[in-house]
Amino acid sequence: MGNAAASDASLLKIEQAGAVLTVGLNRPAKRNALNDGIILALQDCFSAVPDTVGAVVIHGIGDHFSSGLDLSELTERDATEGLVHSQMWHRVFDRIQYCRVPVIAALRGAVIGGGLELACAAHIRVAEPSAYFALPEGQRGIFVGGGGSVRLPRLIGVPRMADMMLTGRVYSATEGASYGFSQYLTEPGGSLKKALELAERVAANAPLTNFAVLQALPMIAEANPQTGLLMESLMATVAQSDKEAKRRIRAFLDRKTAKVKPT
Ligand SMILES: COc1cc(/C=C/C(=O)SCCNC(=O)CCNC(=O)[C@H](O)C(C)(C)COP(=O)(O)OP(=O)(O)OC[C@H]2O[C@@H](n3cnc4c(N)ncnc43)[C@H](O)[C@@H]2OP(=O)(O)O)ccc1O
Repeated sequence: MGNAAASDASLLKIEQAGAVLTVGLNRPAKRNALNDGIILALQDCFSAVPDTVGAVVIHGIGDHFSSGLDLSELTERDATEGLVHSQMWHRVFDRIQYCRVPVIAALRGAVIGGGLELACAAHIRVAEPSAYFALPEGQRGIFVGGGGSVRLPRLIGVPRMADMMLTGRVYSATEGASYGFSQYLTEPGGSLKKALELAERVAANAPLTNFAVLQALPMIAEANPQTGLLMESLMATVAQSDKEAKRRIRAFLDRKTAKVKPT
């Protein structure tokens, strides 16, 4: 990495509409390849999500989400610099995963290597048919460095992850959805619209509900069952004691809020 690495705010297009913050990777001429400038801009962005934001949508400007690590930055890097660099990516993607509010990735075109690792840090993934997923690290003689070996097997399983890493094969949007990587597969061109709709919906949740899902659920799911059940009871007790929960439940009982309906 070296000392010269600096955030480049121009590589992100950040807009807030209501409670939804939209973060566009803005390097389309390089297929949104992730250089230090864009990674550090993501760090700045996710370190200072305004209090008025209830959900974040991340997407790629142009035809692709991201072509992964900017390979031109790798040619001169030695092992020590590589370690520092990988840990920098870990910190930045952790900021996304542990963001106070839900982060939704809208995926189109290439979602490759580090781009796929970035998408893994989001809480919900929405793909359109043009999206394709690959880990060509093996072909480039490298190994994933952005937390992919931790996050992706938890989504698609170790055997499929090993297949992706060994063969470098391109997985289609349909495969991504059926293997549990993306939760939504939209019509062509529809990923950003759908992600924004979902963002508005989740931003309207009680903040404590989103906190519980983002912070507690992953720990509960990984804990041993006894610990998990205790954590669940504690979280449930805290949430239902909150005045916001009381207000929402009263609104339903008074028929002032919508019923649960299929969409
Ligand atoms: C080791 O420690 C790490 C590692 C990591 C993460 C690692 C990775 O992400 S490995 C994966 C790297 N990515 C790739 O191998 C994909 C390479 N790109 C392509 O295959 C194609 O560009 C495409 C994405 C399929 C798009 O094709 P097309 O639309 O035809 O566009 P092109 O003409 O090929 O490209 C246009 C333009 O963009 C440049 N570019 C594209 N991808 C990259 C890239 N990944 N890095 C740098 N530049 C890229 C391409 O060269 C063209 O540039 P021109 O100047 O010629 O116009 C993480 C952390 C660690 O510590």
